[in-house]
Amino acid sequence: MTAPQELTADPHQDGVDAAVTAARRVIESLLRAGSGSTAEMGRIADQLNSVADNLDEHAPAMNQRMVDMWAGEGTTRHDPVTGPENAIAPPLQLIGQSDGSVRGVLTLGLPYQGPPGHVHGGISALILDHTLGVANHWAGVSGMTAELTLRYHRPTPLFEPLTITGVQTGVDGRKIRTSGAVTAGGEVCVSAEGLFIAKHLPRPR
Ligand SMILES: CCCCCCCC/C=C\CCCCCCCC(=O)SCCNC(=O)CCNC(=O)[C@H](O)C(C)(C)COP(=O)(O)OP(=O)(O)OC[C@H]1O[C@@H](n2cnc3c(N)ncnc32)[C@H](O)[C@@H]1OP(=O)(O)O
Repeated sequence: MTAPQELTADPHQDGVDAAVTAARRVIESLLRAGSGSTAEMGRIADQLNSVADNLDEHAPAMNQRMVDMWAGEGTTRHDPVTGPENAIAPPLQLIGQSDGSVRGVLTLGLPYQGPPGHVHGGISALILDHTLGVANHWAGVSGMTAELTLRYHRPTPLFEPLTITGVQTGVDGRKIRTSGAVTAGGEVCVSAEGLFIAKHLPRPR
């Protein structure tokens, strides 16, 4: 039996990961502030633009960045679900379990809101698509999403721990079937069934 394993890049306390953590806080704070805020938004916009100018000025060329981010440890650092270098990632940390499934727990805040106080359905779809992809990796046969069927059973709450699970259920030639769920307080909020096709795009080099 395989021991549980972390399937997500560990966030560092410094470097770009620390800046990304700060950026996530900015996104959340802007939503919290809204148009009724007494903060000087014009000045805040100038400050944020100067931060972005500084980052762009020091960034490698895009083609070089595309090579780096798909090489070595880079692979799991930039995706929009688990990536510690991606400010739009919640981020979710996934653990491969001994029973072959993958599992993670996260709490979503205002940036991921759809209906009032609840998670946007497209965000649940994003998280489940990625989790099913990681479940395939953990199971040893992975591919690209061909179909993703979601069932939204009940509204998914913001501000509460959500358990995200995924497991590969079958492989038939190049067709891979995978299922998963988002649960809150032990109740299934969203369930997913995915068909993946064993195919991998070449990594930029
Ligand atoms: C500390 C670190 C530790 C490390 C751990 C790392 C873990 C993490 C690692 C990695 C995690 C990554 C997680 C990613 C998750 C996200 C995944 C995505 O978002 S993928 C992007 C979205 N999907 C696309 O863009 C696909 C676009 N579509 C295509 O490219 C093609 O249509 C494709 C590949 C789906 C199929 O095309 P064809 O040409 O390769 O194959 P054909 O010949 O058409 O089909 C093969 C068989 O599949 C069936 N098929 C194909 N599509 C189907 C469909 N939609 N429905 C039903 N059957 C379908 C066909 O009927 C055929 O079946 P018959 O062999 O004849 O029986």
